[in-house]
Formats: sequence, C-alpha cells, structure tokens
Amino acid sequence: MLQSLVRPAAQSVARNTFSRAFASQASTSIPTPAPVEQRTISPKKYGGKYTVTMIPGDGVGPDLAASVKDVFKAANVPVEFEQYDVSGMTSADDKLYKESLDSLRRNKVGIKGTLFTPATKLGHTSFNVTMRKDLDIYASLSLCKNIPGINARMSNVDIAIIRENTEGEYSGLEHQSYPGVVESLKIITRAKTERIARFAFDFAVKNNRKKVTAVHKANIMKLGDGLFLRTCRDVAKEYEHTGIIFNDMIVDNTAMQLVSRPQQFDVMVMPNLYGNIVSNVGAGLIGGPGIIPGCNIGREYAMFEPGCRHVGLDLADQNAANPTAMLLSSVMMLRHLNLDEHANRISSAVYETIQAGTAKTRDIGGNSSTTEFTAAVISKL
Ligand SMILES: NC(=O)C1=CN([C@@H]2O[C@H](COP(=O)(O)OP(=O)(O)OC[C@H]3O[C@@H](n4cnc5c(N)ncnc54)[C@H](O)[C@@H]3O)[C@@H](O)[C@H]2O)C=CC1
Ligand SMILES: O=C(O)CCC(=O)C(=O)O
Repeated sequence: MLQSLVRPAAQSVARNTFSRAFASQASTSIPTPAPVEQRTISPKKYGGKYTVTMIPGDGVGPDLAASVKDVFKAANVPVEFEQYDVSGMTSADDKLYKESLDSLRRNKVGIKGTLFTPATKLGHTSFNVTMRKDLDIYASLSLCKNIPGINARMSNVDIAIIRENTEGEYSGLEHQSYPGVVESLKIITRAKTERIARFAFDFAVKNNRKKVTAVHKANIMKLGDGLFLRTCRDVAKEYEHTGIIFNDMIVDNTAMQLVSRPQQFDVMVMPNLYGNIVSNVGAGLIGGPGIIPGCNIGREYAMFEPGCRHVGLDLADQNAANPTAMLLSSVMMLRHLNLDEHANRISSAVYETIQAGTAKTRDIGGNSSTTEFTAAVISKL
C-alpha cells in the first residue's frame, strides 16, 4: 500500500523531457538545466498562454523577477504572470500569502524568489517552508554546475542536489519542556524517504547520470537518519539493473569531500537541512548563490526558484544582484511547460552573455547592474 502511494509521483519524473534537455545540452555543450515534469500536473492555459503564479519575494527578489519578466517579454514567451508581492518582512502579509497559495493551486505552476523569515521567537513561521509543505512540493532540485566564463574555486563540478523538502529538521515541531530546555523534532518517515530516493534515481536514469550518493548522519541519529539510509539502500536495490552506482556518505565527511574533491559527486540525495547546507557549499564552489537554478516538485504542483535560496537583503533595491539563477530556474519552468524552444533561446542567451563577459554582475567579478545584464541577455535572444 505504501509503495503504491509513493510510486506514482516518483515515476512521473521519468519523462522524456529529461532526455530531451540532456540531448540539447550535449549538442550545444551549454550546461542547460534539466527540466522536471510531473504527469499529474496540468498547468492552466487560456487563449494559448499559460498562467503562472509569480512571487518575487524579499531582498533581491523583485529585481530578479523583473529580469525574468523583461526577458520573457522580449522572447515573446506565451506566459502570463499572476503576481503576488508577498513579503516575509511583516506578519501582516498572512492574507496575501494565502491568496498566493490559492493562485498556485489554480495555476499548478509558480516561480518565486525567497521570502524573508525573522529569526525571533515572535516572528511568523517561514512562508517558504509552509508553502512547500502546503503544496507537498517534496523534491527540491538544485543544479550546481560550473558555468563557462565564471571563475570558480573548483572546475568540472556538475552536481544535482536533491533534497527532501517537507520534513526532517524543518518539521517546525519545537517546545520548551522545561525553562532552558528545548526539544526540537526532526521527522523522518519511510514513505517520504522512499519517494525522494525514487525521485533521485529516476532523475539519474533520465539524465544519464552515473551515481547517487545518500548523505546522512546515521552513525549518531541511528533511528532517524538510520531509517533514511536504510530506505535509500532498499530503493537502490530496485535500480540495480540500471547500472547506477549507489553509495552513502556521512554529512560531515561530505562537507570536507565537497570542498576538496567535488568532482566525485553526481546526484546527491539527503534530508532537508543537509540539503540546504550542501547547496550552499555547492554555490561557494562554483561562484555563488546568484547562479544556481532550482525547483520544487510534487505530484500536483511545481515551483521554480533559485536553487540556493538567499534573500539578499543587503542588495535589495540596488539593481546589483545576479539574475542568472532566477533566469535559469525560469528556463526549467519553460521546459516543464513544454516550451522548449523558448527555453533553449533564453538559456543560450544567458550562457552566451556570461561567456562573452560583456555584462558581469559584481558577484562574478564585474560591475554591471541587474538591468544591464538583463539587457545583454535580451540582445542575444
Ligand atoms: N534569511 C531568511 O529569511 C532565509 C534564509 N534562507 C536560507 O538561509 C541561508 C542564508 O540566506 P540569507 O541569510 O538570506 O543569505 P544572504 O541574503 O545574506 O545572502 C548571502 C550573500 O549572497 C549574496 N547574494 C544572494 N543572492 C544574490 C544574487 N542573486 N546575486 C548576487 N549576490 C547574491 C547576498 O548579497 C549576500 O551577500 C540560505 O541557505 C537560505 O536558503 C532561506 C529562506 C529565508
Ligand atoms: O524560509 C526560511 O526562512 C528558511 C528556509 C530555508 O532555509 C530554505 O528554504 O532552505
């Protein structure tokens, strides 16, 4: 019964579109992000145009969203955005947050920046996390790959970081059992581990990847991470016939291995918080949070957002952020909508702009503004 509950979502990742994107990547030698698609998702299309919910987010979010809108307009992309300017800077946006969720439920597909969450006891709970749980968009995918033209600490990095998005350390279940004593629950379930492990293997199969590494701390969290590891091992057995290698690694060693020999990693699968940390290390390896695209996928909904979810309050309203991660996330979204031609045009324009080096934002060693970079991309469409 459990199997049949979790299987359809995992299988639905196994779509031809993965192979399609991989083929286009091979032929152009441009690192095009792999698309993700769910069989059960039927995006809303009216009059030949898709309606997509857009939540720009806080910090650099509005500048990044503007870049996507400008590029889509210039490329005549048949997408209309239903925009919700929700902010996490205030709890007063609870109602707007709920409206944005209703819009996502209608449209099935969304694109977002990061919403700020206050780190105080009285602050509201995270809109980002709540949204992933409410929509059960359980699989987070961050693509950490060198981009030609960007000087990075490490070369030949190409890692797909797959992270469980709805439980683990982000359960939000905390209480003070005695003054000065807090218990914070990390939830691991077999059902949710099975579906994320299958997502990882299906992704590996469809993208011609060779290895899946499960990241854990089962030597200490013997029950929780132990269950995660055992379940990944069980799922790996089902994929033995594919020839994909499975291994596992303790999270602390993983951190060291990532900064010393990241080329050993291919597809990585892990619980929630480890995924956040690993994607941040990955960003540091290849050039920062401004260039890693990502998405969150469930059985019914798909939400696209930069793979390393930074708010960037320090760059807010400065027209200085790098929109690459957001633009490449929008490219993943276009593939998801089967708009491959538009996706290819935009991703080629982004990579060509970076490689030409004529418009580079500050984070990757240039002086260009967000709008100058965007204009350069548009000129290459
Ligand atoms: N603080 C929050 O409310 C939230 C934090 N997080 C998580 O916490 C971690 C840290 O996030 P933050 O504190 O928000 O980091 P942050 O906003 O301080 O960003 C770190 C640095 O990266 C730079 N940066 C971010 N996006 C950029 C872009 N597109 N172009 C150029 N530079 C950029 C920022 O300017 C900053 O110097 C991340 O892993 C994130 O996933 C996630 C959601 C909300
Ligand atoms: O939403 C937040 O404030 C934190 C969420 C987070 O760490 C993440 O999205 O990875």
